[in-house]
Amino acid sequence: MDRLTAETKIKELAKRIERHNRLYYEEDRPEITDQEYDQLMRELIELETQFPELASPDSPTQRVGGEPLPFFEKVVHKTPMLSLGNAFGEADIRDFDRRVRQAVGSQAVRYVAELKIDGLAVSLHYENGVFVRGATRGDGTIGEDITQNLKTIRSIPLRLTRPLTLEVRGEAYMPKAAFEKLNREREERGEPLFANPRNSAAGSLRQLDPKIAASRQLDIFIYGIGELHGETVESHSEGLDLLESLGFKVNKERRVFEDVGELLAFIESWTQKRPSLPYEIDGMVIKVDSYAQQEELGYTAKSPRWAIAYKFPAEEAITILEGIEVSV
Ligand SMILES: NC(=O)c1cc2c(=O)c3cc(F)ccc3oc2nc1N
Repeated sequence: MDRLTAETKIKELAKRIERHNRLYYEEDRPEITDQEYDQLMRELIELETQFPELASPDSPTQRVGGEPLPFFEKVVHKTPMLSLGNAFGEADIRDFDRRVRQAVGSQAVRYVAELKIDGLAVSLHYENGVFVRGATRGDGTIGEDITQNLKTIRSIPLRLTRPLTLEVRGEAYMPKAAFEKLNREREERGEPLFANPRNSAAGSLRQLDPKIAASRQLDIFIYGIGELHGETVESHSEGLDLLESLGFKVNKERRVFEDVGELLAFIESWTQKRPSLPYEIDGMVIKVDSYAQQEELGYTAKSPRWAIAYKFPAEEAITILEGIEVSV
């Protein structure tokens, strides 16, 4: 086959496969069988192998994972991925609010409250709109390059809607239903079970063979910007809206507050609604919205002073032991 025909065939195959991906993953109404789908994918992989210069970085073949890696390369985070300070109750939230207001003086303060997804923190780096590298948080400065595994997460765009160079952070996670299904399959195979969705997401993304990550329905919510070039935003909420417009999946349950009382009511409401979510959360994250105020507040050695994680109380588990009622 000549190069020009190959180029046309590759474009046509990629378009067909992307349509079948949408029908299968987003609309849950596949039009072809898995075998027919696999055949299309094999054809595209074959053509890209014959004409590697025609394989685009956002080709659907990038989603299925290549050969297992011998080890993970190290990645240095240009902007450290820090950890959040914790709050365990209303008093801690009010202390946080007091410290913020002391630091920013008489300026009005706006907070963004987000669900705290219980997964694995990752960093995603894009050059001119193309996903080029993904890494774990690691120790905050040095993480592991898990790009091949992250490419198998369908909600991670391989190409953004605009050719921006940026680095974003998010929480990769395994939905509750996928976790339960995975453990049922492992139980049938007599394999050890995962303790919780967080461990199964972390375990899946730390596999050297990307086909394992590809087989686990992992997902991600992007929650922040590390580096941004070619665009300026003044606040965290504006940043999240920009990320959504670029094609990232950002959690919709975020809200902006001026009043701490309303913020506390929002936190209380999610303490109640938490079991109804299709993914696990272990708390809420509260952030000062204005980037200028975040700058003023700065950082401690390991955490931002402009954000705090409210941790939900450990789930009440009432068990009856020989008629004695205990709560653990
Ligand atoms: N698990 C989460 O859903 C989540 C986690 C973080 C962080 O770990 C985090 C760490 C920082 F140093 C700064 C902001 C952050 O924002 C965050 N926002 C979130 N929504």
